[in-house]
Amino acid sequence: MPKPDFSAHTPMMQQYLTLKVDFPDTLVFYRMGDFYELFYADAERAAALMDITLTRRGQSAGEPVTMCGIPFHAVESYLAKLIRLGESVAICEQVGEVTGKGPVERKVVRVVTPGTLTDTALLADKTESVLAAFYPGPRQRCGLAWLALTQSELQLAECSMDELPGWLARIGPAELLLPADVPDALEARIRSLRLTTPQGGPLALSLRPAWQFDGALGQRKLCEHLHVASLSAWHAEGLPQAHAAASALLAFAEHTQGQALSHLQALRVARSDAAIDLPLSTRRNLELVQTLRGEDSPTLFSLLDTCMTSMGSRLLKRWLLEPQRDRSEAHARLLATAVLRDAPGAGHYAKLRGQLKGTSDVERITARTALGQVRPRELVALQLALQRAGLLADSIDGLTGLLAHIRQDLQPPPDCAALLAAAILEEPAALVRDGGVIATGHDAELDELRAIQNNCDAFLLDLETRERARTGIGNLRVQFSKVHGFYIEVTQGALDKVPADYRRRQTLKNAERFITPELKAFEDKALSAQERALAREKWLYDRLLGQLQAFVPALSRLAQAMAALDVLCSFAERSLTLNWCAPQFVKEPCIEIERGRHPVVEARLAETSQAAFIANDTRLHVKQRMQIITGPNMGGKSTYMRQVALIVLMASIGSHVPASSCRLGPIDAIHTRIGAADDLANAQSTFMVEMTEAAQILHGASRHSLVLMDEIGRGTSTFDGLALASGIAAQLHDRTQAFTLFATHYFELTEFPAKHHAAQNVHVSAAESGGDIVFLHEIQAGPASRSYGIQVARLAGMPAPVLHHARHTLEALEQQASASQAQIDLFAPPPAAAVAEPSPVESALAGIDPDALTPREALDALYRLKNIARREQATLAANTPTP
Ligand SMILES: Nc1ncnc2c1ncn2[C@@H]1O[C@H](COP(=O)(O)OP(=O)(O)OP(=O)(O)O)[C@@H](O)[C@H]1O
Repeated sequence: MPKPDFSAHTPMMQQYLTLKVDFPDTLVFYRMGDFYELFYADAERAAALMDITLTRRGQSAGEPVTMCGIPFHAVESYLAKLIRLGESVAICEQVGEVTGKGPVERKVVRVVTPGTLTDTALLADKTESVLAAFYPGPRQRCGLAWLALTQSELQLAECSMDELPGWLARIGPAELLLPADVPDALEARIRSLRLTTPQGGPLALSLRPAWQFDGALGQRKLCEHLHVASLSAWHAEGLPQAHAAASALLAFAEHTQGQALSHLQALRVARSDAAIDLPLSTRRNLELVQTLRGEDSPTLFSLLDTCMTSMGSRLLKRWLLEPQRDRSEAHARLLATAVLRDAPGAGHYAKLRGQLKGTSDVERITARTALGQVRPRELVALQLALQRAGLLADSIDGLTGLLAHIRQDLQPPPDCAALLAAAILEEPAALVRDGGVIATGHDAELDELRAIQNNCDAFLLDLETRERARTGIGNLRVQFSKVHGFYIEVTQGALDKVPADYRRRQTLKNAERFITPELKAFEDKALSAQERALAREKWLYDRLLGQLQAFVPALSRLAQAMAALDVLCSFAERSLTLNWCAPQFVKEPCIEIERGRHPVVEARLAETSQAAFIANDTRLHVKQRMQIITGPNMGGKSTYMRQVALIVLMASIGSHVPASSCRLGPIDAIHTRIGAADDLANAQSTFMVEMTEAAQILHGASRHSLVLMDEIGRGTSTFDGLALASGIAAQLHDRTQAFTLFATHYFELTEFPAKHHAAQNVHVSAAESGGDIVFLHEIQAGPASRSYGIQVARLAGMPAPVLHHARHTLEALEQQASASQAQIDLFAPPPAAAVAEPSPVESALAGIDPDALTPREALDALYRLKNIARREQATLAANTPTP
C-alpha cells in the first residue's frame, strides 16, 4: 500500500500522523510535556467519551488542529473509563533527547485494550478480563481461542456457527478478535448478540489482519509456548480452526505486551459436552453474576462469595459459570468442604480464612512478573503471601483428597522468598525509576554508590564549618537544590567577605549563591553516583525479574491452590451460616429436593423483613418429569422454579445447597424461558423473542436437561398463546423428555396431566381472607382452584372503579364460558397429513428392479416410463380449465 503523504503538515503533526497509521482504530495518546494529546477524529471521539473540552489550535496543512488533552499523572483514571467503554488506547511516549531540531522522537510503548489489561489499577478485582479470538472456517465451523493475560492457561474450542452465541456467552470475553476479511453479515450477527463484558461494558470487536489467523502457525506457536513437539497431551491436535484463532490471539497479546507470554503453561480444549450448558438466557434469568437490572448484587455469586481474596472470588465465578457434567470435581469439593466445615483445630475453615485474609493477589503478581511489568511493592506483597502460603500448607497438613493436592501446591518454591527478601527493601519506592528499591547488602557496587550519596550530608556540614571559619561569615550555609545543585549561600550584608574563588551561581532577593572548585568537584561525584546508582538499581531489578522467571510455574500453581482453598472455605462458611446441606449425586435421572429454598430470595427476606422463606419439596424423575405449576400472581411460581435451577447449579459446582436434602442425577443443561424484554434494537418483538428462545430450548434440550418455562405464550392472543403453550408442553413431555417446570396462567393446561402420564399438576397456595389474598407460597399437589388476578390488582393499588368493572366483566365471561361447554381437546394429536396417491409413473417405477434388468430391458423400461408420463401430462392438461 502506498504511504500516505503528510508533507503538507507541520513536522510534529507529520510524526503524529505517521504513528497513527499503525493504529487506525485505536485512540493514540501522544505525549507532549505533562499532557497526553489526542488529535482530529481521536480527539472528537475521546472528548465525547471522557467528557473533556475539545479545542482547535494552530494550523497544520492549512487547517486548524482539533485536539484535546489529559494530564499525564491522571492517565490511569481516563484509561479505566475508556477501557470500560470498550475502547483501546496506544500510549505514545517521548523516547528521544531534545535536540532542538524537529520533534523529539516518540514511540508507542504500550497498547491498552479491554482484553489485554494486566495493570491492577485497571482490572476489576473479582473479574477476569478475557481476550478471545474467533476464526470462521469452512462448512459453517469455527474456531475459538481465549485467555486471561493474568492467568497461565489458554483455551481452545471448535464449534458450529449455530453454537457460537452459546460459546461467546460462556467465555464472556472483554474483547473479541476477528479476521479483517470476516463477512459483513457475520460481523453484524455477532454485534447483534449485543454481548456485554463481565464489567457491563459493550464487547469490543477488534479486526486483525486475516493472515494472522493461520492454523499451522498457531499450532507451532502453541507447541513453542508449551515446549512440546505435539499438542496431543492436551488432545488439542487436529483443531485447525481453533489453532488459527490461537495464532491471532497470541500475536495480538504479544503485540500489546511488547513481549512473548512466557507464563503461558497450560492448554485446555473446552468441549461442549463437558460443561453443563448454561445458555445466555439462563445466566441472565437466574441472575447468576448480574441482576436483571445489570447490578452486581443481589445475585447467586454475591451471596456465595465470601472469599477472603480476589483470586478466590474469581475462581468461584469461574466454577459457577462453568459447571461440569462430570461430577468427580464437584464431589471432591464437597468432601473437602465437609472436612473444613466440621474438622476441629487447624484444618477448620475459620482459622484458614484468618490466614487468607489480606493476602495479596499472587495470581496477578505472578503474571505481571512473567510479563516483566511487576512493581517493587508487589514483590514485597508476594514475599508476604509466600509466608502465608507456608502457614496455610501447615494448617491443612495430614488431610487427604483435594486438600492434600492443594497442600502440595501451596508449598512456596524453595529460594523464591529468600531471593525476594535479599533483593528488595522492606518498604521500596513505588517505581524502580525513583531508586530506593534494592535492599542494602544485595549488591556491593550499589552499596558503594549509595555510600557516596549518604556521605554527602557529613561532607556538606564539614565544608560549611570550614568555610565559615575561612571567610568569617557566621551565617554562611552549604546546601543542595534539585534544580540548582550544590551551592554556598551568603546573605546580602556579608557579600563583601566573599573570597575570590567563589563563583556566582544564582542571585536571590536577599542573598547570593556561590560554588567553589571543591564543591563543584564534589557535586560531579555525588550526582554521577546518584545517576549510576539509579542505573544500577534498574539493572539489578531487571536481573531479579529474570531470576524470578524460573519460579513462575510454581507461583501460578500456588495461586491456584490458594484460590481453591479460599473458595472451599467460603463454601464451608456459607453452608454453616445459611444452613445448607451437602447434595448427593446419583446415577439415575432425578431431581429430588426436600425443603428447598431460593438462596437469594431467602437472604433478602431475612435482611428486609421478619417473614420466613417457605421451603418446598421437588420430586422429578423419569416417570414424573414435568410439573404444570399454576397459582396466583405473586404466589411464588417463578421463585420456586428458579430455586430448583439454582440448587441444581450449586450442587454441580460442589457447593452445599439450601435444602434439607438433595439427590441429583446427571444434568447436561439448564434452559430457561422466563419473561422477555422487547429487543427493539434487533427489531424483535416480545413475542418473537419468546418464541425464538422456546424454539432453541426444544432443539437443544435432552432428557438430562432441566427446563424452566414461565408463562409461555402470554405474548400473543389467548387462543394462539394457549395453543402454542400446549404444543410446547407436549413436545417437552413426549419428545424431549426433559425435566420440566412449566408455570402457566392458562387453566386449560391443568388438563394436560390427565393425558400425559409423566406430568403432574402442582399449585402455589393462597387463601382469601376478607376479600384480600394471603400468599402461602407452598407448593401443593393439584391445580390451582382460581386465579385471584383481581385481588392481586387490588393489592397493587388499582383504582376501585377499575376493579369493580373487572369483577363485572369476569362474571359475564365466566357465565358465557359455562354456557358454551363444547370444549376443544387441546391435547388430541394433530390429524395426520393426507397421504397422496402414487402417480402412474411412481407406480410403474415401484415395479422395476434395476439390478435385475439387462441394458436392453432398462432402455425399454425408460421408454415405457416416458410414455406413461406423456399420457399423464395430456390428461392433466385436458382437466385443467383454461383461464
Ligand atoms: N417460598 C416463598 N417463601 C416466602 N416468600 C416467597 C416465596 N416464594 C415467593 N415469595 C415472595 O413472593 C414474591 C413473588 O414471587 P414470584 O415472583 O415467584 O411469584 P409468581 O407466582 O411467579 O408471580 P407472577 O405470576 O406474577 O410472575 C417474591 O418476590 C417473594 O418475595
